[in-house]
Amino acid sequence: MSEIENGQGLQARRAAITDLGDALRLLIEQATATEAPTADLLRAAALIRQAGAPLGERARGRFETASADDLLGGVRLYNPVTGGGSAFAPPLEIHRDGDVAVGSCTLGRAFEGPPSFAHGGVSAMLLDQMLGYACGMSGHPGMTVQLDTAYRQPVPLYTPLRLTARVAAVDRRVITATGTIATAEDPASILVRATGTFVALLPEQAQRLFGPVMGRGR
Ligand SMILES: CCCCCCCCCC(=O)SCCNC(=O)CCNC(=O)[C@H](O)C(C)(C)COP(=O)(O)OP(=O)(O)OC[C@H]1O[C@@H](n2cnc3c(N)ncnc32)[C@H](O)[C@@H]1OP(=O)(O)O
Repeated sequence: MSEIENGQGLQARRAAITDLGDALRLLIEQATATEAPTADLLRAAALIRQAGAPLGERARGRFETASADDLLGGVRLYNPVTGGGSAFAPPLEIHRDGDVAVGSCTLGRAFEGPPSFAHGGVSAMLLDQMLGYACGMSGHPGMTVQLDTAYRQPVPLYTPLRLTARVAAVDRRVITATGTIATAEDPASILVRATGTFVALLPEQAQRLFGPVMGRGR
């Protein structure tokens, strides 16, 4: 019997994945902000390679989903924006408030573009996720075909952020969604705005793109 065939095992694995994610995010912050002596950098690199070795002993292939994920239930622990297990994710937390998706996160040094501010690509990544979530939440899931971002003011690092997204229009397969980034302290001052166009997949497109992952088209 696999380690997670009962619900308790699954919860324990998800908690462990998030714990590992927290440790990795701390490591990335420390490694990005460090001014430690060069010898300490080399020592840390050797220790980190050693620590990571057991993780590589059993690894998924490209079309294998994580055993702790639930794709249809929307659990994606390694999503690079929201996943608690992703070293790369801030992670962004999103919840529903009526017909608006509301997100929160704080960006550390690893997301820096202009000194002390977030990289523009990171803002676009956060907004793509927010808009995609709003589409799914409204019952119109789709893939991004266009994302337009307007950078009005730089997004500060180490500052709690508030993001919003909502669906503005649905025209057959084409969904338009809009979103914003502001600081939590001053949510009325919009730093970045985005408009995204999403397209609902036709069944044959879903099969072509995701059949191998869903185990129906290898
Ligand atoms: C709760 C879950 C939260 C999940 C959040 C996830 C957020 C992240 C989302 C992503 O990042 S998705 C990854 C990035 N996106 C992609 O990789 C998509 C790549 N694009 C494709 O694979 C194809 O474009 C796609 C399969 C989606 C659609 O192919 P089609 O050949 O069906 O598109 P087509 O060009 O025929 O356009 C279909 C409709 O969209 C319209 N369209 C396409 N591009 C457009 C555009 N740029 N602006 C406006 N409309 C557009 C097009 O006019 C047409 O409208 P009509 O049906 O009314 O005729």
